[in-house]
Amino acid sequence: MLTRLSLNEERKPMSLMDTLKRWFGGQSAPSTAASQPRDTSAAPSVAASTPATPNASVRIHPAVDGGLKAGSDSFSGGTLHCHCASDRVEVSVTSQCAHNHVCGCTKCWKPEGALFSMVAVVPRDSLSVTAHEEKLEIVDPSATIQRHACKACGVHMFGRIENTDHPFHGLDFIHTELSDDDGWAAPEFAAFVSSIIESGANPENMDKVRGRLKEMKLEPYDCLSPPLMDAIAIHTAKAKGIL
Ligand SMILES: N[C@@H](CCC(=O)N[C@@H](CS)C(=O)NCC(=O)O)C(=O)O
Ligand SMILES: [Zn+2]
Repeated sequence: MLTRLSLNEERKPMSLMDTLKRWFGGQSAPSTAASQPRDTSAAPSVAASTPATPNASVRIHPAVDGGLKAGSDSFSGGTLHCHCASDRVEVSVTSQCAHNHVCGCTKCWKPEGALFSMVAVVPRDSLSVTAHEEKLEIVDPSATIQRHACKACGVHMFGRIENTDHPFHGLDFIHTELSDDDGWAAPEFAAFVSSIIESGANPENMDKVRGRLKEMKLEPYDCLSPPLMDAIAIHTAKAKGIL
């Protein structure tokens, strides 16, 4: 039987700081982007007429619908702008992002017509507002993630967690599509997929939506990805004195 003790003996749990160091300590996350070579040697033999992307008509988000664009290992940040025609809010980030993903929740900012938002994290101290900070307001001050949005165009420029006990305190949330810079890490998974129904998506189309996400190698989850869920659980277990 696999006991907690034997689990502890076999594999020392990684602390959240270890996890963050791994994310931001110069070791880049494995790339799941479209440019990754694919091993087709063991591909099952299927009829030639079976389309590889039967759900290609489902639109997820403009930044991924044309195929995932691989990030660059040497990329170290860029600038984000809101959608205003003038006096644009500018946010500067001096780090590559991690855990980029598409999110189906109702809270994250989505471009017009998109089913999903695209969200990544960066270390809080790598992010600063470099122009027109006066245009920012917090969308919902009672939310866990304080989303700083442009009052004029509504775009969310960054999200910040102020609760120092939260597992993700120290990380800011950004939408890399707001940047013209090339090299941001590509999305790796899809979070809160079922939540798109809360924004009005037809529940009958969920198989096609999940099918499309899988075709794009964006594994669909109804919460977060396993590494992030593990990081949250490790943080909680430590706070309770269990780990
Ligand atoms: N089903 C809910 C899920 C909302 C949710 O839990 N969103 C996640 C992913 S962004 C979160 O961490 N929210 C914290 C917050 O919005 O402050 C919705 O769609 O509104
Ligand atoms: Zn979200």
